Amino acid sequence: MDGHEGCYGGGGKTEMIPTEGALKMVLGVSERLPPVVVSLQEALAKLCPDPENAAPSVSDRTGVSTCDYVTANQRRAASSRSRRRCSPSPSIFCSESSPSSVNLIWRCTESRNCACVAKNGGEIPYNYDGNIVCPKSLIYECGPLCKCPPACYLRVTQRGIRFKLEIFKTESRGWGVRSLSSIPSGSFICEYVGELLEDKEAERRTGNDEYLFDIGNKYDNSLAEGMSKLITGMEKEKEEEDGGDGGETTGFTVDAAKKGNIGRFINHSCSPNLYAQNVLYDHEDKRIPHVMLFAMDNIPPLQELTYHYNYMIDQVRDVNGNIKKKICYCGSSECSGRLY
Ligand SMILES: C[S@@+](CC[C@H](N)C(=O)[O-])C[C@H]1O[C@@H](n2cnc3c(N)ncnc32)[C@H](O)[C@@H]1O
Repeated sequence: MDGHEGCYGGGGKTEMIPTEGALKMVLGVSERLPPVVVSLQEALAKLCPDPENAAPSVSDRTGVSTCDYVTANQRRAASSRSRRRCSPSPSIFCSESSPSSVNLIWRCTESRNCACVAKNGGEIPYNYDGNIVCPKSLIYECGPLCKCPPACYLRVTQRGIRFKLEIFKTESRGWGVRSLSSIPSGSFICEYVGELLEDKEAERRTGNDEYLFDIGNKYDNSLAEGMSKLITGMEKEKEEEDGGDGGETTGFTVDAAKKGNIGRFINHSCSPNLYAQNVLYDHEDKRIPHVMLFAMDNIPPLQELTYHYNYMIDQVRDVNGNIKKKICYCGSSECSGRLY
């Protein structure tokens, strides 16, 4: 079943959601919602502080989604097989203009010996603006037990969404997401949030797998082809983190079909402007990192936000075990033709 057909009654010509701006999710506000589950419709209504952006009619909102709006992963249990995977960015490199780690440690915390900085190899991967300058297979941010203040340079993704994002109807890919303002390269966009599933549970959802995001697994080697040494280094680093066991460590899957945030509306592109970065801050379990989406480039206002789903071609199967194929409509000149 086609995902967006099933959820939203199919696409058509490009259209704005009725009442332009009505579904703007004021990021930051959304992330400050209490960690309770509300319907996406309710959340959208609550998230419009500007009366001019009042929520659209119920029928309009019903057309957007039937999922519950959550701001953090809803944990179920453990482990899963690959679907989408986190992929390192080919275009963000450690910036020469990034401040020195010594400065950052001094600015980061009251202590010059921040353990979180050490876990990142002695460097803070963000610049003073909170933009990522050095992608890694896994970034450690300061956590609840750290003494540093909320403004610490090593607390970025946990502060929540900063940009005003908008859900809009695309021509051929169902709903998509774009920003109303320009986004600087390296900016944090949002987390991919949903139900945290164990392997068997994720497998049982084969017929409803449009919103599955596999986490904590090794990167797809095909994506690394042609990438810089940085990426090769990252894979090696990841392998070491996995214990050098050939990637047999248990993984998890986030399913945003029934519960999710705005991240569930972000489409795939073969020439993406976002990438998925693993981040840990509130626990130490490397198998279940937060999947945080960051900008790979400077993104102008209203350009659709996309990341590479990194599906493995001919590896996605239906309930009968038959290989599923999905055509990609990203429109990029580098499009591979298929999502999976
Ligand atoms: C996580 S959802 C993204 C949001 C989705 N467009 C919606 O309306 O809810 C993933 C689904 O969106 C559609 N999709 C995303 N990117 C696509 C692309 N480049 N080409 C075709 N379909 C795409 C596929 O149906 C895919 O399974």
